[in-house]
Amino acid sequence: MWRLYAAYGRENAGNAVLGTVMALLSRATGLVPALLLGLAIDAVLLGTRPFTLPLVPETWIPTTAAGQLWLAVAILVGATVLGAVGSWLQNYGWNRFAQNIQHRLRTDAYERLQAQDRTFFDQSRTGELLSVLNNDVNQLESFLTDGVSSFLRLVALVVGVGLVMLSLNPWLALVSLTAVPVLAVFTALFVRRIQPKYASMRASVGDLNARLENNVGGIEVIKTEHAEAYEAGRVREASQSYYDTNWDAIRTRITFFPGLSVLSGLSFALTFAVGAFWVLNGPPTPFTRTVSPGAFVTFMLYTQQFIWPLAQFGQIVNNYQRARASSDRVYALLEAEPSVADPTDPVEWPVVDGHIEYDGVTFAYATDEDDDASPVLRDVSFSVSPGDTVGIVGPTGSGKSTLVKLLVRLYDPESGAVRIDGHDVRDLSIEQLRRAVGYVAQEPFLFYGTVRENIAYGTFDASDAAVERAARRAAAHEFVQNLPDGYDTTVGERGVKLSGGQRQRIALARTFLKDPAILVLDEATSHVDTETEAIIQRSLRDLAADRTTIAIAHRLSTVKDADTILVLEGGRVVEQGSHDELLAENGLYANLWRVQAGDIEDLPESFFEAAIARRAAIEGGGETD
Ligand SMILES: Nc1ncnc2c1ncn2[C@@H]1O[C@H](COP(=O)(O)OP(=O)(O)OP(=O)(O)O)[C@@H](O)[C@H]1O
Repeated sequence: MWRLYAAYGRENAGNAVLGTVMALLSRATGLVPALLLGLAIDAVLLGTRPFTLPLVPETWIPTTAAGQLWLAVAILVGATVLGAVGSWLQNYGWNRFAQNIQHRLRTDAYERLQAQDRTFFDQSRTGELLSVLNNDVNQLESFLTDGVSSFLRLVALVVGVGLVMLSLNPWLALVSLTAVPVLAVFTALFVRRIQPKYASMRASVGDLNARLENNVGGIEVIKTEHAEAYEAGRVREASQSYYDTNWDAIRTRITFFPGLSVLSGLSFALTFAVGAFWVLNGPPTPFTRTVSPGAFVTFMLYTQQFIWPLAQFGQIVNNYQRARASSDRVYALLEAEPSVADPTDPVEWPVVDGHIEYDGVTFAYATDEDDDASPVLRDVSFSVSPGDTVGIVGPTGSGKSTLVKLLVRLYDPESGAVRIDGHDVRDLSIEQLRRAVGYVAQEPFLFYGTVRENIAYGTFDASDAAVERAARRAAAHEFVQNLPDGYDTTVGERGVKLSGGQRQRIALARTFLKDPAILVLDEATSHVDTETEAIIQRSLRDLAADRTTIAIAHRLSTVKDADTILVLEGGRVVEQGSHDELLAENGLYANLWRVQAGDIEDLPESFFEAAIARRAAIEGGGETD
């Protein structure tokens, strides 16, 4: 945790120094009233000693009792004002320091999160990640503003008060100060008990957040499946678990604080008893030093001044423990190394010809457990010449989307290589690679914002005319114009205010605008009606004409004219060729074609047997061959 503060606080250390110095100053001024009161009681009210003040020249001290009292009042007011200014500057320094760290830590943690690969996100829960970026980062800030500054004040107080008391009467001071080690031991016991409780509390907050986030995202399914009661139960369960872990920590905490107060009170009573005895009966043997009534009052005021804040020490330790639990989680995020990262020395790759080559590619998704997952792609090899269009077809779950995700490095292959223009994609800068490849995902994601912003996403400097041109080519312009505010209509979160087909056309327009060298379409028109599809296909054909294109399709007619069609089954390329060649081969493709043409009667029995076996394998999570 301190490493984190040191790394993020260095730049802004001036404010921390200001806060620290001012904390010491304001505490020092806090020592003045009790000392002054004791001196004034003895010198002015009881007249048992001359009126002298530390650090004040004797010539400044009036000779009359009234004058001395006025001087005392003036010093009291001066110390109070100085203390207030010091306290303001202390708060200013510490808050600036802490807010700055919070801001930079949050933005860094976010950037780190964003740099993670898809596998990280596949295996994380969104609510938990949000909880790290929000709650945990805030916890680290609040420990700095409340915890560290209180701790500094406390140290200044104990040291200052301790020194003055020791100089007044070391033995009586020791009686008061016995509280310090006792409280320290008591606090250490508290820390040992509370630490694991805070760790489980943070974990259950993460669980609860993840559940809530998931449910808000899936509200439509909850409603259509009439699962409100079920989900309310699951949220109740997660909230109950948070309640239980929190309550467990609270119980320890609320027992600890009164315990501290009792110890502090006992120490106060002990100092009072010994001090009063000393004043009344003179020094007990073997001590010789007397205690005047004024010094006794100073002692009692100081004891009170430091004993009660000492009881706050528990609160500081409490905050510290919470901040430590948070820092562990923030660290885990900051230190997570993405497996898909930029190469240290990316190859220069200025011209994109668009020659794509998959060479013996095998890939398996990571599993939560450490056991070996079965590969989703097995020894896949093919190549696409520059400017060609390759269609990829195959049964659901055969690995089509996975195949193209490797091209844009959402994942890296386990073995084999994916190359563009002869360069392994792992040797290219990720930015350059993703600028070169336009990828329209199966379920396009729209951001909360306007239609225009969503089309221009990634090509942020595009003119309105270019946005409109792209929308026309994606057959989106007409429906966008009919929206209440045209291109300035807000699409809702994830684009919920648009239909699936409309979202798909906005995503296509985004890619038309980007005008990439290589085009990857993952069932980019699956949500639109056949008429709209025909319009988009025409535009896509224009777009694909002069660039390498990979198009995944369930509707075979959309890839019928591709230069090559790859047929995937169980993660392997089982057939490859043009539409006519594949029909002539009379294999899986030919059968799929017959299905789509409605010629089910002509299909051989072996096709159905294989399809049923495939379904069983996919649904059972097993292998398909
Ligand atoms: N993120 C993931 N983590 C683990 N397994 C995954 C992940 N994504 C896909 N899979 C699995 O990988 C296999 C291939 O999935 P993929 O999406 O590539 O198939 P597809 O051929 O594109 O299917 P569809 O035609 O239904 O879109 C499936 O068995 C699927 O369950």
